[in-house]
Amino acid sequence: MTVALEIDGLAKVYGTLRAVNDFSLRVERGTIFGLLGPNGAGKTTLIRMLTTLIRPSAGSARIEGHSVLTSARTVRSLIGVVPQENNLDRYLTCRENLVLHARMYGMAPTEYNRRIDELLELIGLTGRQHDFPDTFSGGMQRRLVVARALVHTPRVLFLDEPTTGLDPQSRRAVWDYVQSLTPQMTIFLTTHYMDEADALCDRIVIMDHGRALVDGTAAELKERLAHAHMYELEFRSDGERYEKILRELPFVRNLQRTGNSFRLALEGEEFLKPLMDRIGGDDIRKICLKEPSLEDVFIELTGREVRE
Ligand SMILES: Nc1ncnc2c1ncn2[C@@H]1O[C@H](COP(=O)(O)OP(=O)(O)OP(=O)(O)O)[C@@H](O)[C@H]1O
Repeated sequence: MTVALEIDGLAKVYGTLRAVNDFSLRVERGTIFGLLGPNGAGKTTLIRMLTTLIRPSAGSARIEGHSVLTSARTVRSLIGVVPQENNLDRYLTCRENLVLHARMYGMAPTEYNRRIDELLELIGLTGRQHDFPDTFSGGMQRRLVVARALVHTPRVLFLDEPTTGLDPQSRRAVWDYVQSLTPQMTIFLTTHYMDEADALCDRIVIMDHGRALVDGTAAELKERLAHAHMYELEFRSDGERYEKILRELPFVRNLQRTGNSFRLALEGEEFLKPLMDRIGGDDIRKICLKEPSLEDVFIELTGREVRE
């Protein structure tokens, strides 16, 4: 495997908190890698260390063979970063935002003008290039932030929650675009959307409390739960009452509720009868066996309590 990213025992400590704790990883060149984890798991801290914004407390990381500790300048020239927030300069036009970025990377106008024309075409903003970002929709701003990270043709692109807050059409447009960047580029992305990780990523790590919990393709992670007996259960009414009943049953796990519908795992097939005996059949609209989803794996590993 040709490695784009090598991380060895990376850690970041804030006081007594280990935000990232002994994290090691190899990411193959030309692939899309996805990092998942609940709020506060340490994803942004890890990205900040890899993009040379903060110094690790321990461990090492190399990007395309260059150390983030001793060759930070080289690393910065090799990477593109799309942060969580759309941090565009609102006093510059769409094109000027891209030009400013090109100049910061020391590119000459002969080099960057053509590149910017290509990128504007690719993200469908050629006709709006002289407008200010404040007049753009969220999806257009997001596309511009991604294009800006690509002006200097990075080898590795970091995307921190690239589609948060976008409508389904814009999300899919970003997915198509990200996919079109490989295999020339390696993509490292974080997301809270399981369908996004499932659709886009060649490989996924789920992290929590600063550590990697599992590592594999979406199919491999789901296979971990293949033994689990997942069911979808829908009641005609009284979702709240049934939630209480289901939570008290010792053989029910990973309960997720949406209105009167539930997803749950049973500890074994033999518990289906006791389940039906307890809830009775009158109010049930639907019950069916479910293939485990990536979200089920995520909840199984990281628990269901809401994080700060
Ligand atoms: N500068 C800092 N000083 C102190 N603690 C910090 C600092 N930055 C992050 N933390 C803590 O480190 C932990 C990891 O935070 P981080 O932002 O990396 O999580 P995350 O996985 O990116 O979360 P989210 O999904 O909400 O973006 C959290 O407990 C956070 O409060």
